Amino acid sequence: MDLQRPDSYQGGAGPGFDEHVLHKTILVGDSGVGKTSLLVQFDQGKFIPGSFSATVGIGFTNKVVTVDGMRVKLQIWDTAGQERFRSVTHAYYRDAQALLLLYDITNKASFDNIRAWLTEIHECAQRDVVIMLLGNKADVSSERVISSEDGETLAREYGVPFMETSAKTGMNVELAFLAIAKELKYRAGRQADEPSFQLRDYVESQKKRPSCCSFV
Ligand SMILES: Nc1nc2c(ncn2[C@@H]2O[C@H](COP(=O)(O)OP(=O)(O)OP(=O)(O)O)[C@@H](O)[C@H]2O)c(=O)[nH]1
Repeated sequence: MDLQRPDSYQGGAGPGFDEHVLHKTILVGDSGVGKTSLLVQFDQGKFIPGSFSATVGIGFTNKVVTVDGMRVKLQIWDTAGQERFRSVTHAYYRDAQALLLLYDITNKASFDNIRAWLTEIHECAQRDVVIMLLGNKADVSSERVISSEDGETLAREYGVPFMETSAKTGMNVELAFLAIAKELKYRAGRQADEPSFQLRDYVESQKKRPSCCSFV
């Protein structure tokens, strides 16, 4: 996917969209883990199989979601995972309110690199940025090399919520974005009668687990 024009509008809310109240969310992780596919699944409800076309640069999609009866506007930035674009994508971390950090459960290197990604995030992003770890391609159980438990353990170590997703089947894709939207809405202005919101507890209570093969 070619996303060279950061100022491009790629669908979502339509005319009259108020960009001043957008919550910026960024997708990050190694090349090929499924960032673009995850966003396409969330935005358009589809998965485009076939040859892999690496993202060039960075681009965004606006999306309005309804959380607890309120509209929350997400501006979701899809970054290129390839090393050569890192200096470009780093510049976008600073304004992000949330980061979805992906690895591929069939690719050990992408999981091992999560620590380096978290170091970069902590160096470049806001201190209170919301981070969620996602183990994508959970549908490819025959090629799994990273167990759910490994993902859980790493997420616990860094104190971030975790779930496995599939951009192909849609498993947990909407939940990942809705949970982020719920947290950002909660932070933006808690109503007096609103109970406190714990993102990790919410994710744990809502997420679907792959029906088999959580061990490798
Ligand atoms: N089976 C399966 N394949 C997936 C999934 N997500 C992505 N893919 C495939 O993995 C390949 C890479 O997906 P992309 O979404 O382009 O990966 P990316 O992280 O955006 O890659 P960069 O743009 O280079 O950073 C493509 O061939 C996708 O079809 C998934 O959940 N399940």
